[in-house]
This record gives sequence, structure tokens and C-alpha cells, in this order.
Amino acid sequence: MNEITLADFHLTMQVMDNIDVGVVIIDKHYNVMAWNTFMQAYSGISSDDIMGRNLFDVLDDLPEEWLKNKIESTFKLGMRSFTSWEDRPSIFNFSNFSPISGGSELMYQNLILTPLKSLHGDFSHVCLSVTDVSDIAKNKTHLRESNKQLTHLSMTDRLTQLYNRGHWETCLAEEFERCRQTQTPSTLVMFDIDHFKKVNDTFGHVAGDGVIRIVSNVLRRTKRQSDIAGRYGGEEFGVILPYTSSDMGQYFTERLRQRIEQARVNVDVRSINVTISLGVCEWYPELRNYEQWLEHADKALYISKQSGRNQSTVFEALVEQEKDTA
Ligand SMILES: Nc1nc2c(ncn2[C@@H]2O[C@H](COP(=O)(O)OP(=O)(O)OP(=O)(O)O)[C@@H](O)[C@H]2O)c(=O)[nH]1
Repeated sequence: MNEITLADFHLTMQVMDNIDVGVVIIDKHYNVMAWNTFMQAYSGISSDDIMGRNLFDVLDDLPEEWLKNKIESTFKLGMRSFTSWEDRPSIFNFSNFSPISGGSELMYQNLILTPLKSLHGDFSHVCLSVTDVSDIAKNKTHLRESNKQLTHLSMTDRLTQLYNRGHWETCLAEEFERCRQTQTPSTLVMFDIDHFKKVNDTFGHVAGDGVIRIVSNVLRRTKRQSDIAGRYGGEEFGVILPYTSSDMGQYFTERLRQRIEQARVNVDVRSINVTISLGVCEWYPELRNYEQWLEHADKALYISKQSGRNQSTVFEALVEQEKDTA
């Protein structure tokens, strides 16, 4: 019987030392009772130097409070528990050699805590199994990063880095719903560069693109962080001013109009300056949908163009005007 037990133990030890998982067994006082080859290789600590000693005394860079809590609850509940690299990238401060980067990098780890029973049937030890999941973690992180970039690209206009029309319209639809539900107005501003065709015809499309970029930069600098700006079409832009009345919105439109009028785009030795015409429409409860909101702002923009350009028109004022002339 003794011989069989010894043979079993011999086999078990061989398995433990050859699996690609770190195995640590500790007792209730955190004293190390097993420390396999994986742990020795990555920690640089031999089993002779750690066996029988308190785990936290030997490895002082462990997340002590957190890990002790985990171990305690494993003893208390008598159940296995698992922690993922996504909650805590690594527990043991190990590096692993990366064949891709050619250097050593942080080892991402999953950890399983298993309660172990003594011959008397009580939970006397806990086994920590450490799995190296660096490859999975790196792939997943890379995939997440790529998805983030793709999402950004799908929402962004390439020339101006403002929102593109599709995403900006989605924001407008959401803002419309928010106004409807809370009955608090926001203001929509549509604006368009004046005589832009002439800029293209005179200076060429590259210079025209430069003008669009400068206008976008001025817009970015002039709007508030919470305002939502997008490139609606070629040289037409839309800005949503949340929680803003059209009266307040006019401080923004006037500042924007003046700044764009003063901005210069240098093409060779010549400098181009452009103006913009704006249409403003504050949300009001009778609006049927966001498309109508857009239509009204566009209508106001059209009046600005008709009235000589380089100016703003507020849709409310337009309604009053129409009433007066009726
Ligand atoms: N360079 C450049 N030009 C563009 C772009 N998108 C649209 N355009 C040009 O913008 C011009 C718009 O011309 P129109 O719609 O006639 O308007 P406008 O000349 O600005 O005249 P008003 O709006 O009435 O003041 C056209 O010549 C388009 O080719 C772009 O991305 N880059």
C-alpha cells in the first residue's frame, strides 16, 4: 500500500512539474506547500527557497489584500473560484518572452483557486492554478483596439475629422427625442460656406479642401465640448447646441461667423478668406420629427443666403416675418 502511494505521488509530481500551468498549494497561514516548475521558471524562485514559507513574505509584490480575500472566501465557501485577466491582468508579476515583439512582456494570467480537503475531510489547503493567457489577452486587446478605430472611422469625416453626416444625423435624431421627452429645447445650427464654388474654381480643389479644414478647425475651437458638430455635405455643416435656446445660440453663431470671416487660408502667396451663412432653429414642441427641424434650419440658412450672405437667420424670426407679410 505504501509503495503504491509513493508511486502515485511520484507520478503526480511529474505531471505537476510538466504542465504548462503554475501550481501553488498553500495552507491556512499562506505557507507554501507546493511550488511547481512553471512557478520556479517564471518567478526565478526555487522550491527550496519558498517551501514552508509564507507566500506574501517571499513575494512582496503580490496584491496581498485582494488575494488574501480570495483565499479566505475559498476556504469559507469550500468552492472553486476564478479570476480573469480582464478583471486583473496579472497577479504574479511575471514576464514572458514574446515571439512577436521579440521582447519580454507582462504575462496576462487567469487564476483558479481550488479548496483542498485533508484526510479528515476539512478544507486545509488552497491550490492556486495560474494560466498564461498572454496570447489571448493580446489578440483580444488588439481586436478591441481595431474595433474602436473602425467605429471611429465609421463616424468620422475624413477631411475634417468632424462627425460624418450619417452619425451626426443619428445624434440629431437622439437630441430630438431627448427634447421631446424632457420638453427642454436645444438649438440646431446649419451653415454653409459662401460662394465656395468660386474658391474651387479660382484656387483649385486642394485649396478648397484647405478652406473646409480651416472652417472645421475654427468650428471645433468655437463650439462647446458638449455641442455636436458634423459635416453635413460638401461645404455644409451642422451643429447641435444641447440645452441652448436660439437667443443663446446666437452668441455662438455670431462668434463663429466673425472668426471665420477673420481666418485666412494661405495658398502659395495668396491668402483666401471666406464667409459663412447660417440658419438657426430652436426645438419647439410642434416639430414632427428631426427631419422637419433640419428643414427649418435649412430654410433659415437659405434666407441668410438670399439676404446677402455672411449672416445668421433664426427660424422663429422667419415665422414672425411670414406672419407679418401674410
Ligand atoms: N474642394 C472641395 N470642394 C467641395 C467639396 N464638397 C463640395 N465642394 C464644392 O462646393 C461647391 C458648392 O457650390 P454651390 O453649392 O454652388 O454653393 P456656393 O458656391 O458655396 O454658393 P452659395 O452656397 O450660394 O454661397 C461645389 O463647387 C462643389 O464641388 C469638397 O470636399 N472639397
